[in-house]
Amino acid sequence: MNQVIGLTGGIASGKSTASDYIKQKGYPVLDADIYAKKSTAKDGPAYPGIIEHFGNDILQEDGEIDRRKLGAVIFNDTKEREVLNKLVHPEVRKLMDSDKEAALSESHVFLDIPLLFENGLDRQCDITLTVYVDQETQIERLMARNNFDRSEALARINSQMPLSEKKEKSTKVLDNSGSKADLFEQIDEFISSIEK
Ligand SMILES: CC(C)(COP(=O)(O)OP(=O)(O)OC[C@H]1O[C@@H](n2cnc3c(N)ncnc32)[C@H](O)[C@@H]1O)[C@@H](O)C(=O)NCCC(=O)NCCS
Ligand SMILES: Nc1ncnc2c1ncn2[C@@H]1O[C@H](COP(=O)(O)OP(=O)(O)OP(=O)(O)O)[C@@H](O)[C@H]1O
Repeated sequence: MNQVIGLTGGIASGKSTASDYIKQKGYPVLDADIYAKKSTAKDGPAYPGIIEHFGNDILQEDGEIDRRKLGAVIFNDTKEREVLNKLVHPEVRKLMDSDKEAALSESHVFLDIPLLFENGLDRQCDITLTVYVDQETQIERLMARNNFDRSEALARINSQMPLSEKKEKSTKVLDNSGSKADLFEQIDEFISSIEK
């Protein structure tokens, strides 16, 4: 039997920390953020449409997209975010679907998708797993990791479905408000439950 497990959470809630650990345990993990980076790179399929809409101002000197500049536009403007999503998400889906087919010979495949519930992709998963963190810890970790001020962190958090709602919708929740060791312990328990 193979099972598709959708791993999600809020920005900086700890999805990559969880998925790195799951990878170390030997499971295949497909990461939507990586496919999004491939799609938006200079030689990627979404790149021409992005430049056409957002203009050359969002480019670095080497022609690659300046992610901080594009982020500043789309996380502060819902309409602009929707434009970017329409350009990037179909490309992410294509890349992910083809790798998913290849990985389906494995007993379990994890899909790390930040916008799993927002985009209704939970319907393609047998189990959904949300990495939850309380909002104050989320803000602090996001500010520290990205060198953001509080308002930049809040703009990004508010561009996603509230984490409390993702928690409600999810089959299983990993609480990452404590230490990384705590998180890894919960993952070990989850893995034992799916291996039964
Ligand atoms: C706007 C961009 C250039 C900012 O790049 P940056 O390096 O700062 O962030 P990164 O790509 O590492 O994403 C960090 C996190 O931001 C959140 N996020 C990214 N894009 C979005 C979005 N469109 N809506 C809501 N949250 C988002 C996710 O939680 C993601 O894990 C980049 O995030 C992007 O191209 N986004 C559009 C594609 C997308 O939706 N990716 C998310 C999963 S498919
Ligand atoms: N339990 C923890 N204790 C302390 N710091 C943590 C913990 N879990 C994660 N972090 C740190 O918080 C930050 C966010 O974690 P991570 O990058 O795993 O989140 P993410 O959900 O993948 O983020 P994004 O949505 O931006 O891709 C990182 O700097 C990470 O090292």
